[in-house]
Amino acid sequence: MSLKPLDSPKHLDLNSMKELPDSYAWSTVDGFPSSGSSEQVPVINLEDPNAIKHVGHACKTWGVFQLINHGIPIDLLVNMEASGKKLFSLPIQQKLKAARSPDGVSGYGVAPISSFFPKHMWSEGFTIIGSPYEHARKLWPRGYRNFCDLIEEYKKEMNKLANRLMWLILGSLGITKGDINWVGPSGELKEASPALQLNSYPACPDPDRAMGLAAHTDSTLLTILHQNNTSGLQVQREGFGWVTVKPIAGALVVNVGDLLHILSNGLYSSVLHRAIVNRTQHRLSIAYLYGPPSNVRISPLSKLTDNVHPPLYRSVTWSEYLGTKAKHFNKALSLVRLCVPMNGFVDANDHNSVLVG
Ligand SMILES: O=C(O)CCC(=O)C(=O)O
Ligand SMILES: [Fe+2]
Repeated sequence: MSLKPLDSPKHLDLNSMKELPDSYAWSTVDGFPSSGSSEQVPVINLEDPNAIKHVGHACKTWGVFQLINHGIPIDLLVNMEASGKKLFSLPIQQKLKAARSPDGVSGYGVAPISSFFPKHMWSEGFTIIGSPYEHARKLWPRGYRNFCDLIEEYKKEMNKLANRLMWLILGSLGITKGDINWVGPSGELKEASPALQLNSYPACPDPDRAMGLAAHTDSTLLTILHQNNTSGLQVQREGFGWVTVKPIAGALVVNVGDLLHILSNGLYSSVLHRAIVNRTQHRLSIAYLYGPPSNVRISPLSKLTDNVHPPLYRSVTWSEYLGTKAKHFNKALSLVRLCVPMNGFVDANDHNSVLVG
């Protein structure tokens, strides 16, 4: 069931607001006001010979890690950040020309999960699936080409990294190429049309009562996120509460999504995360959402199941899962679950305290 906002998003220009409107004031934000726990999300060096071990441990215990020496050119990250800034600093009327259509997913708009909450989020987003051309030319009728080229370059580099990370993660579970049926001719994992999500969180006059992006897990295999140097991303760690992912220059944040949770039969948990806002600084993040080809059925890998560890989830395609998520949000993972394991393991994604997953 979804909760419709009391009033539909009005596309207010958040950048110019001096006070927090009531429709943006969250009265019961779990853990607010708070600076987050002092725990640190693991930082992994991709060039470390023991990276596979560290990645496996981080996926098991946290479901998220920061990655350094990842091979993505720093210039590319800098240029993407600059382009994102340029996009969100356009006048609101210009951005609305590239608005997401009511039944579409690409384009400018509020966070798609907004409809599940009675209050608005202090953020705006731009979603790119496939080519950004159609929306970019509405934003910049004459200057869209550079943006489109940059996006293509970014997607290409991110795809290479996501593929490398997937094999590292699968390797840490003892999975090899023969165990996966969506492997291309040169050993690469085939992927569906990737999605890029640009998020902008303007400085907020009342940050302790506002929410940038409400708690959710990603419906991906994994997500690779670039954040600018303003903190705001928080992840939930069992026993520690909300932990801030402190920006490290040039590092990327990698998080386990629901499909990897299913594939690993729950060994690696998708991490619950959210974005908070602050009084003085604008924050920007760019999420690369990586998933399998849309027709591939994802289910617990047979190597990871036996009589004692039965498959916990039924098979789903990415598009089926997105459909379930769009209807049921935080309950989606439970809805594809087959059985409750005998050891009493509780699905890490049954977050009763949150409305979205
Ligand atoms: O802005 C962030 O750090 C989080 C963004 C995010 O979770 C998402 O786009 O799915
Ligand atoms: Fe996310």
